[in-house]
Amino acid sequence: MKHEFSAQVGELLNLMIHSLYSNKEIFLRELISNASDAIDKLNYLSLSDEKYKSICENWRPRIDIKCDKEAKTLTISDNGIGMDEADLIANLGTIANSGTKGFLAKLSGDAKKDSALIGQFGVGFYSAFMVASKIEVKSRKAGEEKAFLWSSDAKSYDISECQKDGFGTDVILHLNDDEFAESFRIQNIIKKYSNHIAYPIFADIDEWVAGDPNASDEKLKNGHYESKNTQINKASAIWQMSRSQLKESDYNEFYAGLSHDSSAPLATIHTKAEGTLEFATLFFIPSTEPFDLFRADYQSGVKLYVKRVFITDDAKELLPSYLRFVKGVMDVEDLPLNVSREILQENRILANVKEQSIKKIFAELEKMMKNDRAKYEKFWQLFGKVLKEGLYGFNSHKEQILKLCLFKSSQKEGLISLSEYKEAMAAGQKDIYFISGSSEGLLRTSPLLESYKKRDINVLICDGEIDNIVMPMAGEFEGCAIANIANQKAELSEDEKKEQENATKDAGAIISSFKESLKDEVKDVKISSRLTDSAVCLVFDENDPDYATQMLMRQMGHEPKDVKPILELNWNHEIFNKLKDNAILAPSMAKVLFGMAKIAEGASIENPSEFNKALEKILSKAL
Ligand SMILES: Nc1ncnc2c1ncn2[C@@H]1O[C@H](COP(=O)(O)OP(=O)(O)OP(=O)(O)O)[C@@H](O)[C@H]1O
Repeated sequence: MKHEFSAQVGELLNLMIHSLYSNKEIFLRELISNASDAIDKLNYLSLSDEKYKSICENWRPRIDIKCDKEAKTLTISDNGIGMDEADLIANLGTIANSGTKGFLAKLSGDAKKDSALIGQFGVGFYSAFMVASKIEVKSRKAGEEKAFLWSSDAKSYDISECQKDGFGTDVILHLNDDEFAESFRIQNIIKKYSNHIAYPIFADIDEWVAGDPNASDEKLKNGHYESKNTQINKASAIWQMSRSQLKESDYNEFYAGLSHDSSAPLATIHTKAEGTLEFATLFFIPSTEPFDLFRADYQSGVKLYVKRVFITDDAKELLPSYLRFVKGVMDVEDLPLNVSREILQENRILANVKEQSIKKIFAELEKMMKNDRAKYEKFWQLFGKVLKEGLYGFNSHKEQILKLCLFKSSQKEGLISLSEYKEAMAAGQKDIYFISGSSEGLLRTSPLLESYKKRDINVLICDGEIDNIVMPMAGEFEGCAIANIANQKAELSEDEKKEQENATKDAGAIISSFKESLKDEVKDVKISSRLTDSAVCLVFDENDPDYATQMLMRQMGHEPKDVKPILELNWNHEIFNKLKDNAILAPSMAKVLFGMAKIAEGASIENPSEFNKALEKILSKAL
């Protein structure tokens, strides 16, 4: 029966066929990876489900590749789980692959750029249309009698019943040119991309048989090529091998197969633990941002194996969500094969492996920070925002995460860590100070920074969206409180206190007038000792959210209740010197200065016409 592809598949196929793409060979990696996944699925069922135990008696999982030069075909066969008619429609008629969805989302319309993306994403089964004009998929689902043939010329597809011995899938590619019907070429591609697929991959390889001078047959005498069915790949679970057996290229090839990301990872973390808790983990930190990093339905990057049997690639609880950029494999010895969701969440062994994995990843990142700062800063640009999510709420790894955080700061160029901040702290400084908001420019010119500049104290500039949420929760780092300068009470010397008391007395009438004029808008009006250049600034009570946090709360649908700022006045400023003799202007000046302070914070003026009237009054007086 004839079927139409979903619109997305049509779009993708069009691109596959018409874009000139130089790295076409990755189609084989994708098809072999699908074959391996299909065997993984059956392997798991054969060990955990009675029904499949008998079906899989004497089953030897394998993948076979056949090149036929004459017919110009390449066939990839597996004896995995197979597909029935409904599976074929669902899996090969629409887009199942999450990576492919991400790929489509990133398409720019520029053929050159878009075809480079194919290499980055992989894009699964459909990539075979880069090399084939027609594809046939013969499949029989394990445990079923009927087999089906799916066939397509990339425009639409047909499904019909067919004959097939044994369960599994044959993918038959009718090639555009001879290149991929060459067994030698295919052998090289398999070695390059699929050496560490855990199941054996067999292909007919032409082997040279040396001549035998005593043979009577001319061919045997001179030597000749003989086709031999040979296992091409290592078929070893790479994570179970020892590090000394592996080269960087082995790891990188395995990573490319696992993640569909062709660029080398930033870091590879391979651990084999023996003793009371036996497990092997192999983690990678990518050098590109996964497309779904900030989507709630992101794909877990870690596959769980039990005793080398694949269990799931859909367990987000294997690592904390703030490490969701990590890709890799976790293989645990002492777990039952039929691990349920509950076991995943509550099992002590798994919790232990998780804990050790987190420590290993942190240790690797710390090492990178110390030994290769440029690389670490690249990591930070890519994944710093995600890692910082770990500062939210209660988290026993907060201190460790804080150690790995980098910040902009008011005094230093580039990024600094909290340890570097602490080392350079001014004499007598006890706390670590930060200011947060949405614009770096506004933060750097904030009046709140003035007194810190005067005292030569560095302040962390936190302009990331997430900073407004997590920085107030950061708590402390190695004994130093991490304090928001917008909530900070100024620390005053005895002389400064005296000066402030005097100024407060002197300013009594103006302060009352300001309070009256702004009675609905501010919590208090005070004399400030933190300002040098600006006339006024806004601060918040210690427990009140600042402007940036209020804005964020609104975005998340929570209206902050009864939060009003405190207006602080720089009594030494020229404006106040003049205002003393012009007290009649004080109510208007209060409105104007309060509005200006809000603008400096990146907040908006709620009543612009009132602000403008007050400004007009002052301007006309000034002329
Ligand atoms: N050889 C096969 N045997 C059984 N099912 C297969 C086979 N090849 C493909 N499929 C099915 O078709 C689906 C789509 O394959 P595709 O390569 O497009 O994406 P994917 O493999 O799901 O994605 P990813 O590569 O990100 O895991 C697979 O999820 C699988 O269910």
